[in-house]
Amino acid sequence: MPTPASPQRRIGVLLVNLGTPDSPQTPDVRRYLNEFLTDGRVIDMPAAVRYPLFQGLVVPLRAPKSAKIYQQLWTERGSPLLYHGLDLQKLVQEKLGKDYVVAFGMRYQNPSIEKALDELRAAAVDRIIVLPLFPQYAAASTGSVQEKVMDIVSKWWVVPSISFISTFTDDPGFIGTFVTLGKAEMAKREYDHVVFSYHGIPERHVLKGSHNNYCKLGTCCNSYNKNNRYCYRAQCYETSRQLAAGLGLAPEQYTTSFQSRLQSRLRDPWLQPYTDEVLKEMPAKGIKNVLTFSPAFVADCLETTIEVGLEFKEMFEEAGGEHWQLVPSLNSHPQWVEGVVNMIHRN
Ligand SMILES: C=CC1=C(C)c2cc3[nH]c(cc4nc(cc5[nH]c(cc1n2)c(C)c5CCC(=O)O)C(CCC(=O)O)=C4C)c(C)c3C=C
Ligand SMILES: [Fe+2]
Ligand SMILES: [Fe+2]
Repeated sequence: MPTPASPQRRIGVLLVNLGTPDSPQTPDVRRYLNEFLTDGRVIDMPAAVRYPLFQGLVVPLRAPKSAKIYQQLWTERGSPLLYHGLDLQKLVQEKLGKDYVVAFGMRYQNPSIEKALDELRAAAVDRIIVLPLFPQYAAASTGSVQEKVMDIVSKWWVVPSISFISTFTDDPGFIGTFVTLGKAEMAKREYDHVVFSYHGIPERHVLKGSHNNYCKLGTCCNSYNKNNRYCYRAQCYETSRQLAAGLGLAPEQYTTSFQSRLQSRLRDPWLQPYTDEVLKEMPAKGIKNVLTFSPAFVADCLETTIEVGLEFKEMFEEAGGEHWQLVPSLNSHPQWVEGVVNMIHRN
């Protein structure tokens, strides 16, 4: 008797980024910040303190200010983090072909991870590969996406095989695309120095995630090894080293620093050095032309376009600097699309 043909197997791919408000108006920004800043992986305080402090005090004060910044960022296509994600989803789907179903979701607000996972469930995928779009693992970003996905899928009657790509700090497609984009800028003019500015996190988060207390926030992060594979600080330094190698930079030609700290550093130290402090000291040392990368992000967003591209530029020029240039993010660059496809194939 002939054996029945095996059903066609399809693999689901879930791309996830952090999230952005539905519009740049204060009520939508408030809703976004309320969801974001009550996540226990972002604000690691007991829920009994976190909710009243952030929903009751911090978010109401912050939302109108953030809304003004989002209004500067907003485009005809909406928030860049969202439309770059949707463009990436479309192009990765085209490259992977009909054996794959590619969905895109946001950890906070829309399109939600629930909706994206429902699309994969409706397509009856055999297994799911989750790629949080954060090159360096942090409990507050990658970890939060993983927790949310597991929460949702654990309630399904049939739970498919699931795998997570937890870090791609040294991935050749990720590094290679930033090198291509950086070289294009370096071909246009001469730079005195390069700054790799990463999203900061509280030092406490790094220490909490350290395997066997390996990390002392010192030279331990200068090599990337089996003891610190998920150490956010060690991963950032590794990304910088790989980018520097690709760009042909000697150690004294670049600086790794951290931006976007939320709370007062007196109460709660974040990873250092802080980019705003580093850049203000540069002109007095003769560093007047700076090329800067934001390699904690694979899509342009508030933190790249506004904070690095506009606010840091103003600070640098006020301090006597002449030229501050942000390298655009990977967005939906063909080399990056290829890099994502390769990561999926390797999984
Ligand atoms: C690179 C990954 C990210 C990590 C790690 C991260 C940690 C982290 N962030 C905050 C607070 C804020 N971040 C904000 C914006 C923002 N953060 C990331 C990514 C990471 N955050 C992205 C991609 C964005 C931009 C979103 C966009 O819509 O463009 C904001 C909101 C903006 C503002 O009001 O300033 C806050 C707040 C904390 C506290 C934290 C780790 C503990
Ligand atoms: Fe953030
Ligand atoms: Fe370390």
